[in-house]
Amino acid sequence: MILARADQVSRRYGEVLALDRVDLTVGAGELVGLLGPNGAGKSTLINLLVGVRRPTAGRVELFGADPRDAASRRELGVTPQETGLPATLRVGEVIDFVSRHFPDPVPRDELLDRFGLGDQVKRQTGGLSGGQRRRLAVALAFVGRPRLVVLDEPTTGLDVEARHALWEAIRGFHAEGGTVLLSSHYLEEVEALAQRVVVIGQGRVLADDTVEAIRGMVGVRRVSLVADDLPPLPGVVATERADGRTHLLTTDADQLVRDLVTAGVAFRELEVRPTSLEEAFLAITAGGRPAPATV
Ligand SMILES: Nc1ncnc2c1ncn2[C@@H]1O[C@H](COP(=O)(O)OP(=O)(O)OP(=O)(O)O)[C@@H](O)[C@H]1O
Repeated sequence: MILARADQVSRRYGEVLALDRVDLTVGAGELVGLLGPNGAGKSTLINLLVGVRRPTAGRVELFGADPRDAASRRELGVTPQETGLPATLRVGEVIDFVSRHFPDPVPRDELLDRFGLGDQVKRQTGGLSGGQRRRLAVALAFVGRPRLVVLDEPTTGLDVEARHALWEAIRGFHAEGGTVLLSSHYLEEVEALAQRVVVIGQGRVLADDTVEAIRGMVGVRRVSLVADDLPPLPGVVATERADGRTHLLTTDADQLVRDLVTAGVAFRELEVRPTSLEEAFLAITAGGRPAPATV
């Protein structure tokens, strides 16, 4: 069952084409990561799916209906990229306030516990740290026991411990059958949480597949070697030098090695490895062209 859908959706802000004919579906029970560099269009896509904005062209659906209809957002939990909390209300009061909008809210203590905010219940939100405020904002998306939770960069600004705690909460929700769409800059976050990754660049879906498949999709390999000097090499999508070694990312490692030999490069300690998701992501977004949907 499809809970959220974008069908050939475009969105313009004046001259800027923020989304260009984007297709996306989020099925019940999925945990989908939306990955892309700054300005790729992630927030715009999320805002369309949750009914905050209207597409310029194409169609969006939430639970099979128009997300701009309040009724279709009843089973949705959202944390936008930036949230304002009333500074003088206490944490417990904010949760109580939001809870009253739902027929069967998660009990306050359970929610506080899940998001590691148990000690903050009596504190005014204005006095919380940025990370605590962020955790509270994310926790509020879960209060009403939503079927679908949409989180726009939920862990930005959190330290490692807080980030991991939040991951646990998101995983817990997913393990109980919840559906999640989350955007992130952190590749390790998407790798740790998501089963499916949608890579967005320049307003287009560049890839939509499992984490494993995305890694392998562009077939990017890391060819690493020690060499004093390298000639220009075709097919290298990125070059990095570290600890006396040169790392070359390429979609055709065999050809690269042949080119190195043909050019007479005196290389040593050659290694060829599969890439991390991060490297695949760089290669996909640097290419700026849609990759095949499956490989
Ligand atoms: N309200 C707006 N008015 C004008 N342009 C906008 C507006 N919102 C977004 N844009 C532009 O649309 C493009 C996509 O922005 P969007 O915020 O969706 O990207 P993003 O992937 O969420 O980026 P980030 O990771 O930096 O949050 C950018 O070029 C941005 O400048």
